[in-house]
Amino acid sequence: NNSIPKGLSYNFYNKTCPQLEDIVRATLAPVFTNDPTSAAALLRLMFHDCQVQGCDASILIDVSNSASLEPPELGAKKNFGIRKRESINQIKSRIEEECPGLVSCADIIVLAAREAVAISGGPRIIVPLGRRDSISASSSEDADASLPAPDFGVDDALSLFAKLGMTTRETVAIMGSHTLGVTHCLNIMDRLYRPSDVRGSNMDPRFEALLKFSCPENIPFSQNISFVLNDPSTFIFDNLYYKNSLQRRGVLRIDAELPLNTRTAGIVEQFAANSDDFFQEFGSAFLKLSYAGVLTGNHGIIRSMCNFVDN
Ligand code: HEM
Ligand SMILES: [Ca+2]
Repeated sequence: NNSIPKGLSYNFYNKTCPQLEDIVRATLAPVFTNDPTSAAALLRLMFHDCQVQGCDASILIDVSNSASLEPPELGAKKNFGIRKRESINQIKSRIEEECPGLVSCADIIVLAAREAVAISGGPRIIVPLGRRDSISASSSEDADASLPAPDFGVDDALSLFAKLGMTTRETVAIMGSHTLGVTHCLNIMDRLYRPSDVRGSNMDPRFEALLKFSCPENIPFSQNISFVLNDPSTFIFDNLYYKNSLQRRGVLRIDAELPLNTRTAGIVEQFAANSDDFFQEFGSAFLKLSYAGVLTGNHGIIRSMCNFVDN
C-alpha cells in the first residue's frame, strides 16, 4: 500500500523481535483486567503523542531532567488526564529483555492503543511498524497549540484531521474513540454553564440535568476530580457513541455537533446504524493517525527507557 510512510512496514520486527506483539498483549492483559479504564487511557495516549511532534513517544519523556524554564510537553494543560504511561514503560522493559535496543517506544504506544481498541470489542487493526523515538519532548506551549481544545467544533476537527490526510468519514470515525473513557468536569463547565451557540442549547434536557448534577457549578475542587462518562458503555468500543450523539447526549461540543453539521450528519447516522461501517472506517483513520510525523530510518533513536532520553 503506497500510502504507508517510507520506512514503516508490516514485517518490520519479524526477524529482529518476532515476539513483540505477543509481549505487548501479554503485558497488557492484567493491566486491562485490574483497571478497565486503561483502554481509554492508552488510546488517548496515542492520540496525544501523535498529535504533538508526531508519533515519536515524546509524551513519555519525564518532566524532571531539564534545566529549561519551560514546562515540558507532558505538563501541557491539554494533557490533563493523561494516564498509563507507566504501562508503556512496563512493556518496554519486558521487550528490552527479549530484543534489546531494537523496538521503539513510539511503536509500543501504537501497539498498545491497537490492543486497547481490540480488547474493548473494537476492530483488530494491523499496523505497520518501524517508528523511532524523538530525542526530546516538545514544550508545553507547543503541545497546547497542537492539541484540540475541549470546545473544538466540527469544522475545527475536520481541518485538524485533514492535515493527517483523513477524509470527512475518517474524521467522524476517529471521533468514535469517545466511545471509551471519561471527561472531567473542568472540560465541560463552560459548555454547561456559559453556553454560546449550539453548545448547551441543543442538549437533551434530562441529560443536561444529569451532567449538571455530576458537575455542579462553583465547586472548584470537585471540578478537578469529578468526571462524566463519554458514552454509557464506557468500557466497550461500540457505536453507541453515535447513537448517543444523535439523541443529543454528546458530552463535548464536538460530540454534540457531529450529528448537526451538514458535512457529518449523514455519516453519524450511518455509523449509528451499522457498526461494521464504523469499525472499517475507524481502522483506516487509526492508521492515518499512527503515521503522523513518524521518524524512520536513521532519524530519531531507540530509547532504552521510554521516559528518559539517554544521551
Ligand atoms: C476534536 C478532537 C478531540 C477533542 C476536542 C477531544 C477532547 C477530549 C477531552 C476534552 C477529553 C476529556 C479528557 C479528560 O477530561 O480527562 C477527551 C477524552 C478522550 N479522548 Fe478525545 N478529543 C478529540 C479527539 C480524540 C481522538 C482523535 C482520540 C483517539 C484517537 C480521542 C480519544 C479520547 C479518549 C479515549 C478519551 C477518554 C480518556 C480517558 O478516559 O482517560 N480523542 N477528549
Ligand atoms: Ca509526539
